[in-house]
Amino acid sequence: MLTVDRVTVTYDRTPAVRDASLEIADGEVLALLGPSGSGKSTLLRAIAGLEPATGAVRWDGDDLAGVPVHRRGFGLVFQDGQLFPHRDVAGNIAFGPRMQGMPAGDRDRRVAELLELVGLAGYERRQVTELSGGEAQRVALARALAPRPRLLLLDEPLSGLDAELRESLALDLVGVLRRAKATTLLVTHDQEEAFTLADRLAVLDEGRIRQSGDVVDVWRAPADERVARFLGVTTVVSGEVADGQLRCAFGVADVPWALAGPVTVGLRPHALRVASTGVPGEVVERARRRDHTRVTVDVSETVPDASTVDAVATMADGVRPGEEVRLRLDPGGVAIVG
Ligand SMILES: Nc1ncnc2c1ncn2[C@@H]1O[C@H](COP(=O)(O)OP(=O)(O)OP(=O)(O)O)[C@@H](O)[C@H]1O
Repeated sequence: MLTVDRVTVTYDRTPAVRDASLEIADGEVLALLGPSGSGKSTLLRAIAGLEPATGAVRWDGDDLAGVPVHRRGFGLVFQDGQLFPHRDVAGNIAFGPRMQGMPAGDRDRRVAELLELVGLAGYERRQVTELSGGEAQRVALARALAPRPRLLLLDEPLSGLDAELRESLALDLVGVLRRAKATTLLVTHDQEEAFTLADRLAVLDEGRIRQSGDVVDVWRAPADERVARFLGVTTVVSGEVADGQLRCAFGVADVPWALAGPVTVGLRPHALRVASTGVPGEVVERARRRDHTRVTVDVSETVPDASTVDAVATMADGVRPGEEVRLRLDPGGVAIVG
């Protein structure tokens, strides 16, 4: 188990990470999520031993303060893979096991096993300079896993890839991490990637961990409005929960997980859907997305504490600016903030 205990990293007297504490249980994937510049990479680097820090990084209770990077037993993957260009694919993956003194025959078997795991069976003799971006990242992952690290540290491993490849590789990565039973810290600024890959989330903002917990719990109940907005909430209104039901200006939704009482309601765009019944408003803007239409709707006449809101329509709805629509509350996009 990894324990990060009140870690602070300071550059030129300015703390980039402040008092960060977190734990990752064996076999668990934790996503460290936060906006650009929030300190994610810095914290990952401090855990790896690449950055001087105060506080403690422990593995199974042992303080790693005096342990250099290559003796921590951690595997690292960065955004651009950083493969050894003068070695072929097998040479890259076999590097760690070779350093560990694994005999050649066992190394070959380990390389083949890992290539199979990342979906590149038979790629041993390929030059890394001839690989596509997605293939190179798979090789980087295989190389990091080859010495059987006790912790895998992934720093934005998919962000150099185009959107479609990212999505498919994220799904593959879920399977790879599960099969390898890899304890993993994943740094990302992409909430979808975090939700796809992680068991738990830690949200970092301005160097501080604002919230950590089970992915679904954080999604449903962000700690404050800032975390909520970072996690996709675009509309905030007041509401009341009673008997597992939320009542707000946009209607009623089942929230069996929420505590009763007055609440701040966070709505993601898909919490408000264009439908035949619901709160009326006028479409101000429309933007087509891959599988839905995003609309901005002026509801100022019906909802006093919201002027315009983001909502979604299906492509088939064919809504246009100036049109009158109705918005129905969808519990799937509702968060209770705070
Ligand atoms: N080597 C360094 N020297 C001085 N300041 C640094 C150094 N590395 C990072 N910083 C600063 O520390 C802060 C956190 O940077 P960091 O790279 O950890 O953020 P991040 O959340 O990983 O961002 P991104 O998603 O953009 O990579 C930033 O303000 C950055 O400018």
